[in-house]
Amino acid sequence: MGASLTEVGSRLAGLLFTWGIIQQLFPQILRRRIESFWNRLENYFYPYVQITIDEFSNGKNNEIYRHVDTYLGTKSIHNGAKYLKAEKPDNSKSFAVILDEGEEIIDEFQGARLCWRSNKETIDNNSHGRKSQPTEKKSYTMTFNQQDREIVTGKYLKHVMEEGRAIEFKNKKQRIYCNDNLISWILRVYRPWSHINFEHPATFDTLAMDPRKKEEIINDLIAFTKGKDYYSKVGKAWKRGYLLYGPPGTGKSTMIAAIANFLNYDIYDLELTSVKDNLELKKLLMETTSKSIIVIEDIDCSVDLTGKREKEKKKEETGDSDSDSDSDSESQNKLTLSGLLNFIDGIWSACGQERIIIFTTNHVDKLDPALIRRGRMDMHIEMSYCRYEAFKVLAKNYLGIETHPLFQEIQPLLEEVNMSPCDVAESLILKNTSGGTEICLNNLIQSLKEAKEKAIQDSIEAKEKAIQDSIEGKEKANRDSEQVKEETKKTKKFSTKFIRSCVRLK
Ligand SMILES: Nc1ncnc2c1ncn2[C@@H]1O[C@H](COP(=O)(O)OP(=O)(O)OP(=O)(O)O)[C@@H](O)[C@H]1O
Ligand SMILES: [Mg+2]
Repeated sequence: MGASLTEVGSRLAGLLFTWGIIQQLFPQILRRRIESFWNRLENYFYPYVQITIDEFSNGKNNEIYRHVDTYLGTKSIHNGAKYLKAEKPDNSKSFAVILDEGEEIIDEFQGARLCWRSNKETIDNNSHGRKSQPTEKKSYTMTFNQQDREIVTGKYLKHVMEEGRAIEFKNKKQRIYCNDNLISWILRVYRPWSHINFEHPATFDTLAMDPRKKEEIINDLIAFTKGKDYYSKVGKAWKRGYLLYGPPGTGKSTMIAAIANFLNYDIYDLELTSVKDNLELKKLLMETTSKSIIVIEDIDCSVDLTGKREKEKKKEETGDSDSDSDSDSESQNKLTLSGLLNFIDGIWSACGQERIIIFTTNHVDKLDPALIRRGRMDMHIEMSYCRYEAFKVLAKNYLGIETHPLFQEIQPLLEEVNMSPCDVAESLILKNTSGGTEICLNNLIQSLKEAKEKAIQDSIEAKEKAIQDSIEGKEKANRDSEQVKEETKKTKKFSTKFIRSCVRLK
């Protein structure tokens, strides 16, 4: 027995010795083998992978966490989760439902099954014996079978991000920004844009205009929002320009509100008169976000954008080149047409995607052709006076009617008289408070007849004035030619006298 123990002991010692030698000789290979064996064993009993998404990453809000939060909130409603929380994020139109801490839900994607869990950890902050407020550490853990690793990391996470982003975008409150320097001046910090919530009720349904034109615009907008791949295929920045022109009160500003509401985009109302120079314009552009509309209203009267070109033209005519350097340095410190052109479609304009630029004007003919050429302002939309089709929309909005016997009288009047939708709406809204539909329509007919009468009177007066001007012009021309004749006579007399006196002197 004693011998056998000694034998076993010596054998064990021998084995350990050999093991030591093997480890010395092949340490890495062995370790890998053991590790892989261990992994296989572990995978056999626990074949799952876990991904943790923290609320904060590197001290900043983790964007992925936010999107996961939104995505799971929507999923939880249909997935039978029992413990939920309702929240109202600052920038959201509606409340949001999110998973309560410790709650789990199952999601499925392309055959992969994923278990999500919401976690919260409270950390006591005891530094140097001083006790401060405990901090909360929130996170989500996602557990899935390791055979789905590729689907999850390659597609599922991207899908969650996109869905979350889309839900957030749908629920976000729209904002309208303006480049008012007052707040920056008061706070003594550079804040290029200040904003308030945008709550304009205008929609394409309430916008009175030719229905075919309206449909064309809506289709154009839809094509634009879906055009990400197309724009990248043709190598163009993903943006589109609209020029809205027409007389006052024809709905240009209302159209902007309707577009913003249709697309759920924010509006950046750019006041050019507050922009110091081209550099500031560039900075303002850089501070705008994607999915937004940059608006410049009444572009023809914002700033003198044609000044430089006119000066150059004059210089060419007079042949004066001395002031070249002066004007160049001046233009660098000013807002110029070229600065604005660069703003619209220079290299910088491609920063941020999916943006719409809208100009409005009452005088399209006053604008520099370069500013509104296709490519910069892709679609030119004329907002015209109120015709019958547009009137029907207003009647529906303001009076809630789609037809009425008085429409027959209104229709021909609207085709003859140039009345803006604003004026038509005004007469409908005013009378609506004091009387019924018929009174409103009769009053509109009255206004239209008066406007027609006035238009006839104005055109007679204009014709009379034109005739008067032409008579006066002719009279003046006659007078001028008489004067010329008189002066020629005088000159002739003088020269004959002069020649005679010269001859006498000789
Ligand atoms: N086409 C329209 N459809 C519906 N409402 C309209 C339309 N045009 C004008 N209105 C009404 O008239 C008011 C003035 O319209 P809006 O400010 O859009 O005109 P505008 O063309 O921008 O005028 P301006 O050239 O003076 O800026 C709006 O409050 C709106 O209610
Ligand atoms: Mg306007």
